[in-house]
Amino acid sequence: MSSVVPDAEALYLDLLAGVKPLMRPETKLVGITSGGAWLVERLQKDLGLPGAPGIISSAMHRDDFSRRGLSASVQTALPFDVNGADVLLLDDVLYTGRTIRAVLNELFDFGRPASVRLAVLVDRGGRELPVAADFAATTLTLPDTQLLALARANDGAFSLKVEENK
Ligand SMILES: O=P(O)(O)OC[C@H]1O[C@H](OP(=O)(O)OP(=O)(O)O)[C@H](O)[C@@H]1O
Ligand SMILES: O=c1cc[nH]c(=O)[nH]1
Repeated sequence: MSSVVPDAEALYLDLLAGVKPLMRPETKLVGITSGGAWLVERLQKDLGLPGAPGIISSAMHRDDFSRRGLSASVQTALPFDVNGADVLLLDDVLYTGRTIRAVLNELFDFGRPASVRLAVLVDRGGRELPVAADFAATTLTLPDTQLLALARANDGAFSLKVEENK
């Protein structure tokens, strides 16, 4: 594995810069629970966007639903009309792509967006589905036995930790 865990705050600044070229005038930010929801909360403010960002959960459409069940992160809240919207999805980690597949199903339950893009903090490879990010603040390789987890401190600062994948 990469022995150095990336500095999440530095990656966040790269993400902030990287999403700007993806934005159209009316683009709606939507964060994937839970790490993407933290990111999007801060991006919405730092990009000077009005109102609240969208939050979306993969829970209702997961292909491992029977194992994971519903969690506290089940709520999806999209404070805009999805029909015709340009949507920019945000997540902390992109791995197999299964969360993104489930989130797209969830999004399309609400309407037919004009476009959907994806930006992530970390692309760790390991894709099992044909999913790609339009922007990743970094890419790295981790063994399947490890997980990269985003944490948010009380002061809002982000950090990344490597955990065992049980
Ligand atoms: O590409 P994938 O293999 O689907 O993995 C990536 C997803 O896994 C993590 O979420 P998780 O479902 O663990 O929920 P959490 O963010 O609430 O921990 C992460 O935040 C991504 O959403
Ligand atoms: O490394 C990983 C893989 C999937 N989900 C995570 O949150 N981290």
